[in-house]
Amino acid sequence: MIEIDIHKRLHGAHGEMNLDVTLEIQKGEFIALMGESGSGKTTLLRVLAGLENAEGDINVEDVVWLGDQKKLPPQQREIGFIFQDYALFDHMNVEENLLFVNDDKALAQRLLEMTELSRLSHRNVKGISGGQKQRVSLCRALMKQPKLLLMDEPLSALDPKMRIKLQDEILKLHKTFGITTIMVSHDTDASYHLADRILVLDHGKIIADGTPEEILCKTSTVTYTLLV
Ligand SMILES: Nc1ncnc2c1ncn2[C@@H]1O[C@H](COP(=O)(O)OP(=O)(O)OP(=O)(O)O)[C@@H](O)[C@H]1O
Repeated sequence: MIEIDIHKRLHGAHGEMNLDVTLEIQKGEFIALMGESGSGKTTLLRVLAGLENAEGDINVEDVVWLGDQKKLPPQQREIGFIFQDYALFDHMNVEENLLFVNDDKALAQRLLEMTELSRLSHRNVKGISGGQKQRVSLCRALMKQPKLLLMDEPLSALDPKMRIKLQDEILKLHKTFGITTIMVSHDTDASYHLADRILVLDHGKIIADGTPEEILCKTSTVTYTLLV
């Protein structure tokens, strides 16, 4: 289980606000973090990753990541982080990007097979599409077998076809490895299909927490809208 109780003063475009998040996450849960622009979603992920300071406590499976007098550095947190802009090493090929994390060749091959990237494993990442780059980022994040996978709008730079493909890959990998996941997303349809639980952040506070059925309303056969 992951226990979070964090507090941070934010300087927003519309003045000061406090990020106050108290939350328990069960092992293996897939959470979609939604909310308006500037509500604090990215900051929350960055605090969890140790990239931003905050007051409070973070305990991950009984390991203290943040607490009284203690702040575990990002590299010691068992975390995978996927950004909107891929953040791959451009001078390396696909496989090298994975093996940079650790040298488990069998795991790299398995992940590349699962995401249908095997035939690109020796291709330089500069020469592959955005959707393929994001699949490489996903594989690279899983090379660490992290306790927590954080994704900051992983689908938003992709065209609709690629978005659906990546969504399927994310779901497949989540089901296989069962890694506790938090995905920031503005995409209600992707959140509906991927998440077990949706959290809505507003001005730094969680204003809704429930299943996709409780938080999203189906407005057509394929489109969902936030109820809050
Ligand atoms: N380190 C920081 N210290 C203080 N304030 C910050 C810090 N980082 C971000 N902020 C402010 O906190 C607010 C929330 O930013 P954040 O990027 O977390 O929002 P968001 O919900 O992810 O928005 P978006 O959906 O547009 O990406 C912003 O107004 C930002 O200026």
